[in-house]
Amino acid sequence: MALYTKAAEILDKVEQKKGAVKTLVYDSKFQNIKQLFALVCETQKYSAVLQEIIETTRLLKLTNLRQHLAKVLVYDLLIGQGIKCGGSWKAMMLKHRSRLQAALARIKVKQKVSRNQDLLPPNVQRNNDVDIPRYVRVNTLKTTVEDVIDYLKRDGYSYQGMASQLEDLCSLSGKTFLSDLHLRDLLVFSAKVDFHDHYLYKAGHIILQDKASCLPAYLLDPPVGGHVIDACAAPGNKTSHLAAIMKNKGKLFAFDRDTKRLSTMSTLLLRAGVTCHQLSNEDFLKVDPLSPAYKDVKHILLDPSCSGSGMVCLHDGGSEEQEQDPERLKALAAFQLRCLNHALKFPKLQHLVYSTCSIHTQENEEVVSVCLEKNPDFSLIHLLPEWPERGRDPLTQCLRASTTKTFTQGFFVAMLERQTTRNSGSLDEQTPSKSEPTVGEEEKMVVSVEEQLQPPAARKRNRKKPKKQKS
Ligand SMILES: C[S@@+](CC[C@H](N)C(=O)[O-])C[C@H]1O[C@@H](n2cnc3c(N)ncnc32)[C@H](O)[C@@H]1O
Repeated sequence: MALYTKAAEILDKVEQKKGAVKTLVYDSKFQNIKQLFALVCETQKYSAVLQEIIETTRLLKLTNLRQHLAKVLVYDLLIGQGIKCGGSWKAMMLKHRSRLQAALARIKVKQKVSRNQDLLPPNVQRNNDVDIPRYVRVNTLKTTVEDVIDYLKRDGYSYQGMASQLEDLCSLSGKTFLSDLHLRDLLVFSAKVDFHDHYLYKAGHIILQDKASCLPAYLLDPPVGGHVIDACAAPGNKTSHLAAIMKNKGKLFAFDRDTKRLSTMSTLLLRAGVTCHQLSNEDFLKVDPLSPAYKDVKHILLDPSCSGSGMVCLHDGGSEEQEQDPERLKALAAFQLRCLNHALKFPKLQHLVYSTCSIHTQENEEVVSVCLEKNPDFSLIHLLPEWPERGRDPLTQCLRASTTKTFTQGFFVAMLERQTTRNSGSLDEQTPSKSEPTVGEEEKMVVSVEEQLQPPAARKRNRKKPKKQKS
């Protein structure tokens, strides 16, 4: 009962723009966060279909249910697990089941969807009928890829080797799985596989992380024993990935200003066997780059709060044209730019990865472009030449990811490198960065950046970019 009420409450708040799904779910204090998150996301995904069913059957009138509660119940009854809890609601929904099923069948016929197939929500572009595969990152702090593959084979899964092309990733069905073609520690399954109750997940041997979200740590690739900052770290999937790459050696400073998210993160890191980290409940913008504690930090991962517009479960189709509050976007871009400028002030910094799960140029290429203008000591590294989706012109050194081209969530990654050759002195003599603009200046820059994206100086700098390429 509580599950459905909570889910309906969250959908209502999302509609009223009171917060993002993830935050609202985390803040709900519901005991089974994953179950709640899945139900909210799925109901959102099928929202238009559910709405049509509710309207054509006049369910609200017949039952006195409120809109969002009706959607959640209809979702679980017709598309989800079947209503498992819910007492009197269950009885009521079962009373209307045949009417609801008939409405669903009519929509399917209208959409020409075969009875055996899942119903494609009309407002969701799903990779020309392909779901995003389920990605599983092997936590090499606790196990090896080979051991996980062996375990899964014994558990009835069938390993098909390494994918040879991207399309292989969405050709999986049942219990078949592949190794990813880009990331060695990543296994790929059909979208229908769920590992939340699997032993390997509960024991921290595998991390359920979308492929695109694995890119930042993989590309930053900090050395074993290095000093690294994860600036906006919670809930910590990228932190645990960084720790795995660093083999738990060195220092991993992780900041987040949200206490609750940080405490979730602490549990997740414990389960993942991460020990090289130091968690701080701190605003990254207030961390002193000149503090002796960070004097050896050469790598920073910056994955700041963003609009989340790339997360397909939160949006219908991920189209840039979809409605987005321009004031919110502007504020987010200004915040992201401040974080980026701040991060570049760490005196020994060599490499920084900036990422968002946003599809908006304003939070991605524009932030990076304006930052590079202000910080001429840094330039972009051309990432993964074989990656099919690039940053918007002219920032094609960066990566984008999407459901349609890379079969992942929508994502953006840029990697900045300090240009050592341009300065005569050693890194120790370099000043962190140019004078930082005020918040007001940044906001102005973000607003006007469309016109000045890729000014001549930046163009020149990009041509001179180091040849370093990740592969
Ligand atoms: C996109 S999430 C990070 C996800 C994380 N990197 C991961 O992979 O699990 C952004 C995080 O930034 C945190 N945040 C926002 N503003 C911050 C600030 N000024 N300083 C530190 N953390 C901040 C938010 O609380 C949120 O947890």
